[in-house]
Amino acid sequence: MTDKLKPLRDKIDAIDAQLLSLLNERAKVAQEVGHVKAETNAPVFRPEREAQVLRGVAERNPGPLAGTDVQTIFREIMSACRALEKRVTVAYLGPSGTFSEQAVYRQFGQAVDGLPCASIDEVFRATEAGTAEFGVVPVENSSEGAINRTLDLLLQTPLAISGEVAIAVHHSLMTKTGTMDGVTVICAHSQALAQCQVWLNDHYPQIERRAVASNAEAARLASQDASVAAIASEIAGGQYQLGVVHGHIQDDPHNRTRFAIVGKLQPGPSGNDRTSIVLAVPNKAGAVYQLLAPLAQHGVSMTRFESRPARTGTWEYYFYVDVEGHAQNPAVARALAELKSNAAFFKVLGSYPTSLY
Ligand SMILES: C=C(O[C@@H]1C=C(C(=O)O)C=C[C@H]1O)C(=O)O
Repeated sequence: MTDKLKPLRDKIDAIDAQLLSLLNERAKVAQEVGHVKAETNAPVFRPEREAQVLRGVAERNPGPLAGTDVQTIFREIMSACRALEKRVTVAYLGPSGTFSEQAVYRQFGQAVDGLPCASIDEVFRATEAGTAEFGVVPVENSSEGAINRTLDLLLQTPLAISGEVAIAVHHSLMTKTGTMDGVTVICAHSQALAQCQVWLNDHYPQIERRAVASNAEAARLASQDASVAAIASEIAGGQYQLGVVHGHIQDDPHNRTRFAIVGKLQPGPSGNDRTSIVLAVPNKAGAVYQLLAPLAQHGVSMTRFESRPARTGTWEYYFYVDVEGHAQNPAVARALAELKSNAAFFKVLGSYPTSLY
């Protein structure tokens, strides 16, 4: 056994030596890029370029490594190279251990400084004030729909959406002891309680459910009190040394949350982009139908349509619309110009590379 392993491990050692030297060669070039950017005050993080690199490696990947695994590796290589230029600070809905934090690392890699915030409002404020260069906020969940607070804040903010990332949301029921003995209350964020309600009705209909500020907060409470069970990610549970009673308890096995990256940056086209807009129409018959007609006329696909009641009383609803393509794409630009001319309110929230996941 040892005789057979030794030459193979020697081979791996030799390949690792080459990888190490190539990685550092790459890092030095990234440092040079950093110097060029510093001269012109250009932004360090370029999501459109990173999206192109990640799509490129998956397309060219000969295997046997899976394309998504190759992307994860390159995401970290770019994150480390970027950090040599400058470390990026990213605000997110904390505390540590939330799905929002996972979204930060999925988008930026590990070489970032995360800034946990107490609320979605605070994520926007920290990013608007420049305390963080970017903020990561949840936009919609595949089971529960839109995150209304985020939609309302997107309407007002001067920030632009510069990226999106989708995270698989798997919930676990966890306690300090790893059993349900003596548990009198199940704590979680209201969204998580809603996403697990059928399962909870089946398994623990008698136990009180309590909504708390975040799933990570629920995990923290459970770590201090054996009568509290938490619904959270296993990552959050691990941070508080909780034992898993049941895993994957979300009602929809494909439960996902989509997050938006907000910041002052407006990325250029990456070749596979999405544009998010908000608009409102005067309250009259056929207005919504007419509003969207320019998209079809210019061959622009709509990928999302969401409405929110306008609370100003002036218009009935705000419509949040996502379309395929960058706002600099001529067909998209023409469609947007027409939408704008028909709308009582119109705002481009941003154009950004489509999520890889
Ligand atoms: C090196 C650059 O800066 C950053 C790092 C990148 C990388 O390591 O490939 C890509 C884009 C930027 O976020 C660049 O802009 O090319």
